[in-house]
Amino acid sequence: MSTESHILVIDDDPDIAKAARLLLERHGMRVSTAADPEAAWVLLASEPIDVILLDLNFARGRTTGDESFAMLDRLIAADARAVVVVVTGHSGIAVAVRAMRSGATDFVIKPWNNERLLTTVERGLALRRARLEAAATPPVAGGVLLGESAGISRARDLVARVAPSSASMLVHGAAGTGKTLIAQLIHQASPHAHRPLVVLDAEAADADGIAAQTAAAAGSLLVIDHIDRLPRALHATLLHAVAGTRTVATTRLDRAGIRTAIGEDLLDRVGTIEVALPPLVDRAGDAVLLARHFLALFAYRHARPTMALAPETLTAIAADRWPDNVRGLRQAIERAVLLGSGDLMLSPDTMEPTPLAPDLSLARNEQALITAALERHAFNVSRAAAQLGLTRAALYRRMARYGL
Ligand SMILES: Nc1ncnc2c1ncn2[C@@H]1O[C@H](COP(=O)(O)OP(=O)(O)OP(=O)(O)O)[C@@H](O)[C@H]1O
Repeated sequence: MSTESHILVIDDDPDIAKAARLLLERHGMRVSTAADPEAAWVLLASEPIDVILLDLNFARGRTTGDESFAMLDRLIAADARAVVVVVTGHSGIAVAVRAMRSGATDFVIKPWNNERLLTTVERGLALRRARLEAAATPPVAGGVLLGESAGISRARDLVARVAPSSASMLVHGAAGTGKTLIAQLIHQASPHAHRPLVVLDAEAADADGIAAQTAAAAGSLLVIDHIDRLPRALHATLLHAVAGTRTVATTRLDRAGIRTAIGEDLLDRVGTIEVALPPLVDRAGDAVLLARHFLALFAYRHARPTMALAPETLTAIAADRWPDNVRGLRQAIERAVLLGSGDLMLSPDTMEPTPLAPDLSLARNEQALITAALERHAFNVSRAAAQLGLTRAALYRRMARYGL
């Protein structure tokens, strides 16, 4: 890890910063230095940083060190996985303890012993790696975009082609059509999947929130949720802040609506590639397929017996306009599983296994096969593995790979 590790030293004393840089560079690390918080934020916004060395006395002349603590708070607010090692003078043990309570991971006392500083930074790097790995653990359920209609196939294809690049993407679709899910899938398939996904709620955003979230998204992906709801006064702030950051913006508006809402400049910046999610009513066949999936999922989650959709229920699902789209269908199925009655009739399981769509892609067929087996067995992994001729461990590995 040492060769790729990037350390940021925040210290207003150029001699101290230089001494740290020379020592750490000699040990194969990349080191950037910043003399004040502003310079540090510029670096944090443009480059992924693994460990931050923060001098607690850098507001020299101000005895309280409040500016340093404010910086520490903002660093941790911007990235809960940030590893911050504080550097303090001999008399600063009490200050170091306060910093640890505020979220610093370790401390070093000046004048430092080189070996001690090196060990502390290496320990910080190991902690950072562990935190990132924990964040990258795939979810056990959810995270899969189901549907065989043309609109969903197009969306899936765009995500597969564009997510690995650095292009910014704009996801359109009415409420509950799967925009948030698409944003998560783009992140999972992107080169930044090992870093946390950062979300900015445009409606609630202010200038500080924009700065903090953009800094947190450095080297990762910033999801700008409902970008059309960003207050007009903040359009220029956001445009400026996201320069150099990859974004995935979501909106319920169509292209004409979003152009009016956020203006050409911002649209040009966030809309390099557009993914349009059609309403569920326009996805022929998908409502029934999704209903079967949610039925198996909720039966498993709420420990209810496996049920099937009664024939008249299938007809009703296919004919419904689903104004709340996939979210509405998901909630209707969950209610039916929990209450055993309601709008949707369920009957004891007589369901045939979901037929597989003809598809020459090995991975997609494997994913479809695994999804079908899991649904068939209400997410009972042992039984699904037995049907597939896999060990449980092999099935778990594949489930993780496909986000099932
Ligand atoms: N194609 C799909 N396959 C499986 N689950 C889906 C699909 N589309 C949406 N969902 C699920 O439906 C629910 C609603 O989707 P999501 O939250 O992504 O909608 P949204 O478009 O972001 O809505 P909003 O505009 O309200 O923010 C989520 O639980 C999501 O996982």
